[in-house]
Amino acid sequence: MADVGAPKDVRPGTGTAARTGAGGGRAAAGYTFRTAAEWAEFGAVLDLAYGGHPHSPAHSAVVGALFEPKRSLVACYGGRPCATLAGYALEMTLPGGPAPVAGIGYVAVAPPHRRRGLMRELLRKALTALHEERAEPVAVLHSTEPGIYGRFGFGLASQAVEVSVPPEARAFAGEVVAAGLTLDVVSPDEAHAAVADVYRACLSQRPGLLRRDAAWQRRAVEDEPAGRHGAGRLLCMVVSGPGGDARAYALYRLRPAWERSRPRYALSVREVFACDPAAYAFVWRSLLDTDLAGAVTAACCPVDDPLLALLDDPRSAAPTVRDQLYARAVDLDRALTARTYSAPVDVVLEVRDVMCPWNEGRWRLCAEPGGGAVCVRTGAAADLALGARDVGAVLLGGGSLAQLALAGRVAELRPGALRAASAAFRHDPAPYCPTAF
Ligand SMILES: CC(=O)SCCNC(=O)CCNC(=O)[C@H](O)C(C)(C)COP(=O)(O)OP(=O)(O)OC[C@H]1O[C@@H](n2cnc3c(N)ncnc32)[C@H](O)[C@@H]1OP(=O)(O)O
Repeated sequence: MADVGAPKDVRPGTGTAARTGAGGGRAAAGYTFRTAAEWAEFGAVLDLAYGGHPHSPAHSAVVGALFEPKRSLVACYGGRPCATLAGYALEMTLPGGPAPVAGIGYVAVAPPHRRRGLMRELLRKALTALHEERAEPVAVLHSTEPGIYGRFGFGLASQAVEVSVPPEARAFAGEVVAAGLTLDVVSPDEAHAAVADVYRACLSQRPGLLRRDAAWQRRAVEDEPAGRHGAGRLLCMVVSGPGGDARAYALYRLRPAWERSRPRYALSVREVFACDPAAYAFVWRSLLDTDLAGAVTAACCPVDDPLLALLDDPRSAAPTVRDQLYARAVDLDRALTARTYSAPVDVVLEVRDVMCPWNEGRWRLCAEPGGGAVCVRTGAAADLALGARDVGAVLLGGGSLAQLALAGRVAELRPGALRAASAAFRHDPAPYCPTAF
């Protein structure tokens, strides 16, 4: 796409003349906003925004099939798209069960139009529409850079851990009991039913997991040649039970490498799901025992991945934690009642929310473990004071109010309130969202 040029009322390069983003202002003059027409108009902006890497027709077909134009926005300058935001109607497991959530992706602004408040305005419009339509109570996104979305009230809701198991540290602490389990290695296409069955069986096990229909599963097993980086095609290990039913799968690929004439292929694991501990241990044992493999690396595991408890020497796997999913309450009361709580809670929250001012003020949250929650506006004195970003961080049960308080972001106004609320919001197992959107 040709550069559509920066607006005349903005000094390119400074981003200050009309940067109305700070403090919640509006985007610079000259821009219009509308819902998207088709995926193709996103492609042109994304190509520019990501430095000239146009999507291949195959990748466009996969992500285009997921595209929801009526929920997606473009900003135009001179009638041509220069910024994008894709919206998705998703269903995510929250503590207690599945709930609708609004996915946000492909936020991109063509370089000449950056730092003029376009991203802020797109997000404001998307969140306001969700609020006015009483659509999904929670919005979620994956971010290219961790520093972008906190200012908009998105908190770090789940983390992922990268592990890289070297050949000398493959031993498990105990025996793997694999009675009756069998292993197959096939293409993801051949494993379609097995992957779908196992993932579906695991869906309720962890907050953060997204329901995948056929189009989302195609995204999960996508094998873009451009994404292989010298490795082979995506393979799928499938573990089946005695009755032939799929019990676990692992998506992975191998990149050839040799050291001093010895094979040290890099084995990269995309995701592993298993219906039970035996199948989980068996599929990981099989990955680690793959012939030719050197280090076996999984870049995106749950922070409490059982692999770390299986390995006899987890230190050698050098687990490295990073940010994963960001979440925010669209409507505070609807978001806090869309989940259950791990301990009794009766707390008054004083919430700051510049981006979604309808959430500001004091809210009383009451819940019993596992039961329904009630959240209503109140005039009562606040027990805890926190920002929208901090609410987002604890929505899925991953973030800790106690930790946020130690960081000075959550204030305890009634002694004892913090400990009780922190225990109630936490969830075991930890949230995890490996699905890209
Ligand atoms: C959910 C997703 O899709 S994540 C993908 C995000 N997109 C990308 O990384 C693609 C490349 N980058 C871009 O396209 C753009 O630079 C964007 C989308 C990140 C930002 O768009 P812009 O229109 O320039 O942002 P905007 O002018 O609204 O900035 C709003 C605020 O965010 C800040 N900001 C913008 N980009 C970044 C960044 N990369 N890191 C940290 N802060 C940022 C601005 O400084 C501004 O701060 P303020 O609150 O102090 O005013």
